Amino acid sequence: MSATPTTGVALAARDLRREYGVGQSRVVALDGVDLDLAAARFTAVMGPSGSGKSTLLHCLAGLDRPSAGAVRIGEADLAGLDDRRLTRLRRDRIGFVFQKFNLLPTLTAEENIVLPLAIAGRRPDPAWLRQVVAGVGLTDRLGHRPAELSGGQQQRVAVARALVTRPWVVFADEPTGNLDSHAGAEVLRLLREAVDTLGRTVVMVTHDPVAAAYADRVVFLADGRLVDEVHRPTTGQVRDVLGRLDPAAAGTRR
Ligand SMILES: Nc1ncnc2c1ncn2[C@@H]1O[C@H](COP(=O)(O)OP(=O)(O)OP(=O)(O)O)[C@@H](O)[C@H]1O
Repeated sequence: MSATPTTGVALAARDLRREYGVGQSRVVALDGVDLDLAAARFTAVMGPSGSGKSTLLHCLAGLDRPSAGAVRIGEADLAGLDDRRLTRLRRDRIGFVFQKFNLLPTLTAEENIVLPLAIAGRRPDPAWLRQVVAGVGLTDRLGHRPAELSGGQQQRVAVARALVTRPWVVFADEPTGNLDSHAGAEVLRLLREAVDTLGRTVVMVTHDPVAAAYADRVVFLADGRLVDEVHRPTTGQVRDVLGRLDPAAAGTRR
């Protein structure tokens, strides 16, 4: 496997299509998405409900196979990988942070963090592990199980778990959706640091304009297509674009 891409394009999607069902129940979730994500940058994906955000994230991360089109992560063309190689790429090169944390309840925080390495049969590099654990502020919580941690702490465990393999890309699906604003801000700061300090590439789906403003770039989906983007976004700019795309929902957003 080649070195971590820290410059240039970390991830590229070309004419990505994903359809579900057939006949009258056919749904076009992605309708020809072209996207280049620069390495060591933080990108947020936004758009109205049902616009294809989760589908896009899953296809980019190799969790779902697109109906057509190509995804390249680093030098790997996902369509060219059989299931075994795709699983290995996900395990070794991709980090995930989910809305519901997805920690194993019987494992301690430390065991959860090193789980991707344990599954791969690799030992943690102690210095890197210390850096990641200290970075997420969990040094004194490593022996706790998820039920003994707050939601914010659990998500910080999940962020550390996503970073421990030194992944090419970290995918985050609504990582602050289950957190109060204070804990959410802490998790967003950690994702920002993963980019600025550790040189990772982060892609995050979010509904929250405040969360999106932590990113370097926000791309907007509507009806399965990329329809707009904002670089160095402010919360106000993000709200404006969302308001244009989804006027009905705009009034209900924070
Ligand atoms: N497994 C599936 N089977 C059939 N249709 C699906 C499936 N998954 C998603 N869809 C449809 O594809 C479209 C895009 O869904 P997706 O979940 O990607 O949107 P989203 O932007 O993430 O939505 P939300 O913001 O509500 O989570 C929607 O119309 C959805 O109903």
